[in-house]
Amino acid sequence: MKEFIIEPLSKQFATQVQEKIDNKIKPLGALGRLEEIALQIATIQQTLTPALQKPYVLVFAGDHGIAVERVSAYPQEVTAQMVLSFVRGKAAINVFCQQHHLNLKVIDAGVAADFPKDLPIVHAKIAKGTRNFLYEPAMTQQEMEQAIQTGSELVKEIHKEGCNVVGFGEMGIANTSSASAIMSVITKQPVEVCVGRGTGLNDEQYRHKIEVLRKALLHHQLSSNDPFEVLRIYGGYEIAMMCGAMLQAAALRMLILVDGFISSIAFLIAYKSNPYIRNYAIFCHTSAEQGHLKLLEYMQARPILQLGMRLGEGSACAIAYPVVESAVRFLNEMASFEEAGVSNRQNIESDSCL
Ligand SMILES: Cc1cc2ncn([C@H]3O[C@H](COP(=O)(O)O)[C@@H](O)[C@H]3O)c2cc1C
Ligand SMILES: O=C(O)c1cccnc1
Repeated sequence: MKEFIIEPLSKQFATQVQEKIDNKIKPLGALGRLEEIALQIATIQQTLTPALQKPYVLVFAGDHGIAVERVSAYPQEVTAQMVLSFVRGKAAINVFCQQHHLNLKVIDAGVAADFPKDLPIVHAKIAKGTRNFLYEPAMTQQEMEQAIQTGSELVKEIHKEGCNVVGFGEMGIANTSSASAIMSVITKQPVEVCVGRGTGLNDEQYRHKIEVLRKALLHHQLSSNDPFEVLRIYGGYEIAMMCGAMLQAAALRMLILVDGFISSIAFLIAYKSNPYIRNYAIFCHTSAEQGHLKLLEYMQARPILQLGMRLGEGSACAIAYPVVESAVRFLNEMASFEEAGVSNRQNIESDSCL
């Protein structure tokens, strides 16, 4: 299994960045979360003048054996059809990436269809969909390791191109089932807390999804000790590849933008294997998918946006990107009190209070 070395961030350097933030012409702390984001990015990059370079959104696509159990409102073919839509530039993630000038790469991690060789995606298919985890492990150890390795190689490539910020999205019918099962085992929460309606199940379908997942959890009787074993049993190729890519991004001191429920599950596995990765991540939104809020709380994550979105594809990474950009901009471009000749004295009348 590939080892990733992720460095903790320097507290000493963070103090210097905080000083720079506090000297900007504004009341102390007045830029709220933007200040925390600026502090995080500057500390990751170890510079008082950080920059976001060649931003990418990576969308990992894969199919799931569990889809035959009717746990999604949509058929499996939609995964491949959406990959083609990404290539045509007409899906939600295309629109938002174009809006904010983000580079987009679509990766076939394990879609259950044959794509033409010249289709402009990354052809990294591990297999045509995972196995049905209601009866058997979703993937073999070798498949999982190959997915993690491929994700890592991909991030090394974009890093070589000069990228230092990367958003993680996915496409895979039934992958909220996979994510819910993983969450239940790792966070030790009852499955019904971790399961949502995904693409839009009705009440009866939703009850059925919970029942299928309950049976699958009973079948494997897994303890939560090894996050990669949980990934192997219940995961998807796109989730495993995303996890490897996230770990590599942190190892290269890149900024990680986490999307919704499924992206956060890939991150959870990475985090459980190496807690330092937490310092390199920004959580872009709280998905409306039930389970996501509890998962974020479990990782003590405070996302940027809350728009009632439940799409995936990396859509929230693209939408939150300008907020992240504003954080970097104020740190670089705002004047300090000294530069602007603004008084930095606060009216604290200590005499009269005492
Ligand atoms: C047209 C369409 C576009 C999507 N884009 C993302 N997803 C999202 O929905 C799927 C997960 O939900 P479930 O587990 O219920 O299948 C994933 O593919 C996810 O990325 C989509 C789903 C559909 C139908
Ligand atoms: O939050 C997500 O990532 C999500 C939610 C529902 C369906 N697909 C993805």
